Amino acid sequence: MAKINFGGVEENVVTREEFPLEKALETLKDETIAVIGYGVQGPGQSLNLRDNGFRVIVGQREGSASWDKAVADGWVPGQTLFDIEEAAERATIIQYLLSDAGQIAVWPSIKKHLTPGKALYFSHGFGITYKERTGIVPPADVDVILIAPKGSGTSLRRMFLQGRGLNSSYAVFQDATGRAFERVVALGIGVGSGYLFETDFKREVYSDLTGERGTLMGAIQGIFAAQYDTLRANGHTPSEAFNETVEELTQSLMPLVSENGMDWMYANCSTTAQRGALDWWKKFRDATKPVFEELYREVAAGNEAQRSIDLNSKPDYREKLNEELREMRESEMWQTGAVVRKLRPENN
Ligand SMILES: NC(=O)C1=CN([C@@H]2O[C@H](COP(=O)(O)OP(=O)(O)OC[C@H]3O[C@@H](n4cnc5c(N)ncnc54)[C@H](O)[C@@H]3O)[C@@H](O)[C@H]2O)C=CC1
Ligand SMILES: CC(=O)[C@](C)(O)C(=O)O
Ligand SMILES: [Mg+2]
Ligand SMILES: [Mg+2]
Repeated sequence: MAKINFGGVEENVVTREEFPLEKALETLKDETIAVIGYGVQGPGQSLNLRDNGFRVIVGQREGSASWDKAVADGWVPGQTLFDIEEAAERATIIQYLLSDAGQIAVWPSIKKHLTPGKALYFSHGFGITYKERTGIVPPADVDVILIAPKGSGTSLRRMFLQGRGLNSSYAVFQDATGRAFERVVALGIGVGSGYLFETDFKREVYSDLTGERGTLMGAIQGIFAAQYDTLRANGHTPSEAFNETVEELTQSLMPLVSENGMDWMYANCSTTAQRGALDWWKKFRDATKPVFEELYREVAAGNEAQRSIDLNSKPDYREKLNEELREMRESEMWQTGAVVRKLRPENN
C-alpha cells in the first residue's frame, strides 16, 4: 500500500503497480463472483470482470428488462445467468448491486446463502451504515467489503474499453476470513478501477450522498437553472442563455479544469473574466455554504437515506422518476440543449 500526500494529508492508496491484474486473478482463482443486479453498476462491473478473466456469473430477476439486457450482453441462462437466489448460492463472493432500496427487499434471499467464509460486497456504504433502516446485518462469519467506483457504471465500462480506468474507494467492514483486504483489492482491480482510495462504509455513504445531491448533480442543475432563468428574464435568447450557462462549461472550460485545475482554466480565460470570477466566487461559496451544511446534516441524520428508501421502494417508483426526468428534459433550458448539441460541428 502506498502513502500518498494529498495537499498535505497522507492517505492510503492501492495502485495497479503494486497489485497488478495477474495478482488479482491469482488471489481470486478459486472464487465464483456473483454480480446480483444488472442496472447501471451491474453491467459495468460484471463485464469488466469477465473481460479480465475472472469466474463471474450474474443474478437477476427472470423476465425483467435487466434480464434481457444481460442476455444481450452475452450472459447465458443456466450457465452464467441465474435468478438471484441461485446465483447467490453458487457464489463465494456476492456483489450486491441491486438498487439501494431493492437490496432491502431481497436481503432475506441473500442472507440465506451467506455461509461461512463467503464475502458480501457492496458498491455503496448505504445498506450497512443505515442498518437500522435497511435491516441489512450480515452474519459475523463472512467478509463484508466495498468497492465504490467514483462514477457511473456506464463510465466504468467505457473507460475500461478505452484502456483507462475509473478510480474507486475501498473499505473493509468485517474481516472474518483474514483475506478480506486481498479480496477487496483484487475485486477493485478486477472491476476496472485505476487506483483504490481507502475509506470506511460510513464516510463513503455520507460523502457520496452529499456529492450527488450537491455539486455533482443537484446543486449544478440548481445553479444552471438560476443563471439561465436570469438571462432569459433579461431578454437573452434561449441559445445565448444556454451557451453561457452549460455548453461553454462542458465543452470548453471543464475539460481545462479536469486537465490542470481551476487556476489553469482561469489562466486560459481573459483578464476580464479572471477579474470577475476571482471577485465573485466567494460570494457564491458563502451563499451556498448554508445549503451544503443543511444537506450534510440531513445525510448524517439518515433522513436522505430514509427518503430514498421510502420513495424508491414503491411499486411505481420507476414511472415517477421517469416523469420527473421527462419534465427536466422538456424544460426550455434542456430542449435548447438538445438543439445546441446537434449543432456541435463534429455532429454534422
Ligand atoms: N449508478 C451508478 O453508477 C452507481 C451506483 N452505485 C451503487 O451501486 C449499487 C447499484 O446501483 P445501480 O446500478 O445504480 O442500481 P439500479 O438502480 O440500476 O438497480 C439495479 C438492479 O436492481 C434491480 N432491482 C431493484 N429493486 C429490486 C427488487 N426489489 N428486487 C429485485 N431486483 C431489484 C433492478 O431491476 C436493476 O436491475 C447501489 O448500491 C448504488 O448506490 C455506486 C456508484 C455509482
Ligand atoms: C455515479 C455515482 O457515483 C453516484 C452519482 O453517486 C450514483 O449514481 O449513486
Ligand atoms: Mg458516487
Ligand atoms: Mg451514489
